[in-house]
Amino acid sequence: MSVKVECVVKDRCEIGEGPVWEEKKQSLLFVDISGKKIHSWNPATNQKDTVITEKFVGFAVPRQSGCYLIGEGRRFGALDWESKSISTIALIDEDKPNNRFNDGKVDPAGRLFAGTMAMEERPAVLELKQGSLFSLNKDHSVVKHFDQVDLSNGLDWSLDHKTFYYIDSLTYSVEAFNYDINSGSISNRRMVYKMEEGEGIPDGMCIDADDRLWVACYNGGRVICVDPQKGVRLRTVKLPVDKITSCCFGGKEYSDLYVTSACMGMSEAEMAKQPQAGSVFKITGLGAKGIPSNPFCG
Ligand SMILES: O=C(O)[C@H](O)[C@@H](O)[C@H](O)[C@H](O)CO
Ligand SMILES: [Zn+2]
Repeated sequence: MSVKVECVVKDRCEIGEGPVWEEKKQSLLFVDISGKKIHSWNPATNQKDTVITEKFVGFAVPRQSGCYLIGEGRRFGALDWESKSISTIALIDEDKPNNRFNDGKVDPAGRLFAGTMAMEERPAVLELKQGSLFSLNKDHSVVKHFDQVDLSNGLDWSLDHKTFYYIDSLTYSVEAFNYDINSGSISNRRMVYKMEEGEGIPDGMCIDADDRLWVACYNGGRVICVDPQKGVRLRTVKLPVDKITSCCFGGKEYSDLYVTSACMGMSEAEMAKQPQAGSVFKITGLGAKGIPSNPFCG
């Protein structure tokens, strides 16, 4: 089988992000951060349903109790899809009014991890060291794990739940921490992969069923597959647009890689050259598989 890249949701997302395969609905959930939208797209029917948010929305994930948990502006919010109403669960970064949530993901125990960053002037141009990494527990208590983050981004856990992988984009690297699944605490930060020439800025990422990381390369026009144990890149898959923001496995047996992209910050000339910028792509024939996403437990 050969690798095939298809544009499946031809949308001009400003910053398409945070794809999550929703098993129950057999749909792809993703956000447009600065477009202030949460989309749910069903590949079988090609129907897209959208919720509009008031502020920038960093992520949206399903909850065990039904509905969704979102990171909007500086709040964790509960979204009821039917009524499209959002209520506040917890506030973060209350001393940093210029901050907002960026990427978030649920750990294998059902806790939500998400990071913050300062508002960008232009893509990747922002006040540095303003972000932090937080988690939200079942009882809605918030833990701050560390601060001094430039641009909090991709995150995921190893299959044995003993390692947490994390990207602060402007370090141009993928880092790892020891992970204690019982307490949700992290320790022993170290670098596992340094981006190479042409790979751009590391953005969102996901783990596959072989414990490998698929990393979206912003301004790199590709996703790369990294072996985090060996610290090497195993594969590169090129896409027809430069601003690749995140990826997740979904579809039948989790063998399709869905990839989001952005068009914010592109000139008209660049847009004309990359008319699919901001779309969602599907990569098939990789021979790799993902794992189901975890719903938030609270
Ligand atoms: O998608 C994200 O995570 C950020 O919110 C974006 O603004 C860009 O990807 C970032 O500028 C690239 O580093
Ligand atoms: Zn991102």
